[in-house]
Amino acid sequence: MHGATEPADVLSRPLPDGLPPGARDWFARRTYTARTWDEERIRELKGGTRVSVVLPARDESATVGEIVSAIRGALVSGPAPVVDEIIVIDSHSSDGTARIAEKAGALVVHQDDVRPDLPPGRGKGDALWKSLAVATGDVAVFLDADVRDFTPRYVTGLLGPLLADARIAYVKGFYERPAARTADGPGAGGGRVTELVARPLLNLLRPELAGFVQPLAGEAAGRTDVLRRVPFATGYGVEIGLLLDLFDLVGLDRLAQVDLGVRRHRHQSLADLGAMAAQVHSAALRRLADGLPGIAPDGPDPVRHLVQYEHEDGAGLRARVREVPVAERPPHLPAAADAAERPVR
Ligand SMILES: O=c1ccn([C@@H]2O[C@H](COP(=O)(O)OP(=O)(O)O)[C@@H](O)[C@H]2O)c(=O)[nH]1
Ligand SMILES: O=C(O)[C@@H](COP(=O)(O)O)O[C@H]1O[C@H](CO)[C@@H](O)[C@H](O)[C@H]1O
Repeated sequence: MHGATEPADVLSRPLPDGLPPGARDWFARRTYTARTWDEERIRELKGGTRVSVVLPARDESATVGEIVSAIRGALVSGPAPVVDEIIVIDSHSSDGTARIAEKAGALVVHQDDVRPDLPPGRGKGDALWKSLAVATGDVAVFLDADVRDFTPRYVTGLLGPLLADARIAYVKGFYERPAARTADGPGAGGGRVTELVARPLLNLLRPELAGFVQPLAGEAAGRTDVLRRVPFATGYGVEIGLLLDLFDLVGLDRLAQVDLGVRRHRHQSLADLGAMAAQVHSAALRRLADGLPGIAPDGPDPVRHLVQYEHEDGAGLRARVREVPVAERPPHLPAAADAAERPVR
């Protein structure tokens, strides 16, 4: 049994030689497993820390109710709750997500009802940014609402490193990601944008972050006073944007990752992931290749155009242009006075 902040042996064999500088030591020092912290241990570590669980949800009626109920049943009920509030940001759903989440016991807030003084936003990142204007916790746990066979261990696993080590500011989950119908076999195939876009980009342009097993994981937890000091890409670029900005703000040693086991979720089409990939590229390149033509924002709601092609049965080749929003929300708070802590790079 590992100690509260002792790294876990999650690899089936030692790390390979030749990992980018810093990534190897970081992996060994800051990789944990959810098994280290059961609910009882989390309750002991929690003390007076308030915990907000946040689920951005767009048309998740099939799964959101079960997820909220599972969290409430295991981590909210009882004399010493682990979770103090469950917030579902209804992200323009049209399938009854809000009603189902509310019935399951979540506080449901519509994305456009938060900061109505600002131009309306769209996308997952906008929903997460707005959650920080609603959440009252010292720690926010971000969870996707499309996960099948959800377990409350995702929450306790993400909280473990944060509650066990005050130095840790942000924790990302990782897991096996078996995708439906893939030739790669069990435990593989999921995370197409991760494997084809995010991981190559990080290894090329920010190799210190090569130790993150799932850099785009939607399951993550962070201290809200830190999360409020970085911008949020409003679409699917939010995860890679947060990882890069938090790395710059607090440094690698204050980031961690935790093995959550296995994750199954609804898979989008390849064309939809093409738009997602465009947003991941936009958020990453704005941070890593500033000044690249076409990357800097232009106007309050910048959009890029993605031309995609498909063969229509019997009708030949069809081209379509998809609008890809690449807007960002600014930090809720100015950079902390302790910004001097930022690592010299
Ligand atoms: O505009 C959006 C797009 C996505 N989501 C939510 O963000 C999470 C991850 O999105 P999705 O499942 O589409 O991404 P994937 O897991 O396929 O990468 C899910 O809970 C979605 O409901 C959202 O709140 N608003
Ligand atoms: O990891 C990925 O490649 C994408 C798509 O996953 P799949 O190919 O559908 O398993 O999913 C992640 O990326 C999104 C963008 O960062 C996140 O918002 C999702 O939470 C995450 O599941």
